[in-house]
Amino acid sequence: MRKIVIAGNWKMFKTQAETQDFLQGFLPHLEETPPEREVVLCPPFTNLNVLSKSLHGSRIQLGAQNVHWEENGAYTGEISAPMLTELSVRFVIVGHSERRQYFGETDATVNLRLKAAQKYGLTPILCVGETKEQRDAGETESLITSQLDKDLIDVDQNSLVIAYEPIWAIGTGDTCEAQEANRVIGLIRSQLNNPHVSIQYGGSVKPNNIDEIMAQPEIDGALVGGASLEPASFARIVNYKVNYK
Ligand SMILES: O=C[C@H](O)COP(=O)(O)O
Repeated sequence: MRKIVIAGNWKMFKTQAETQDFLQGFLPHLEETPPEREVVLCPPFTNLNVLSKSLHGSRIQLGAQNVHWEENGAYTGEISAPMLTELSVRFVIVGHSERRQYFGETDATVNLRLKAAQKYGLTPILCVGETKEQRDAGETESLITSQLDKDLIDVDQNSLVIAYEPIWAIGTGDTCEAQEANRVIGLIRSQLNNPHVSIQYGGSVKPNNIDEIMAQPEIDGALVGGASLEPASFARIVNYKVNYK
């Protein structure tokens, strides 16, 4: 069964105090959220502990923004899967384009991170997507095929979420047309060997476009950056309306 997964990626935003303020504003809205929708928050590592305690017993799942492939070791600045599971983290974003662009993430290291996450029971959210230049050159399909081929070697597709995030749509307000996102996500699905993998769309998802995005048959959720930082806007996203049009 494909699950609906709406995840907020807070990137490098929010102190612990700001996180508590967010929860006060956001949690009451979850009473309206249909139970089948999985709601995930992926804060900076420094907020996982406080969220793990505050969200105990809540329906919000915790996610991290990265994970190292070793269990421990001399890897300054990295965090391992057992460190995350100890804090009740269930999901982890892997291969976000910002990691690939700014921190030297490659398909080979993405693959290692995916396997390490799964080994410890974390569900990875694998991000794939093309740049504007690649799209304009007609390379969207080949790029995504190549990412999937390399990233998913020996990865268990029974415990996996994929996020299609066209890089040109991230943080730009320039959302990919919902029908086009649906087309590319259909293409991603056709390359998987498990029909139950949930595939999200990410890239300038906002309260004013979530209904149309979620009305698309191939799209199983959203990976939300900027609009997940504000309680009312993330609440409107997780409470998207199904009777779009
Ligand atoms: O992980 C989230 C994506 O990078 C989307 O970010 P955005 O919603 O701010 O465009």
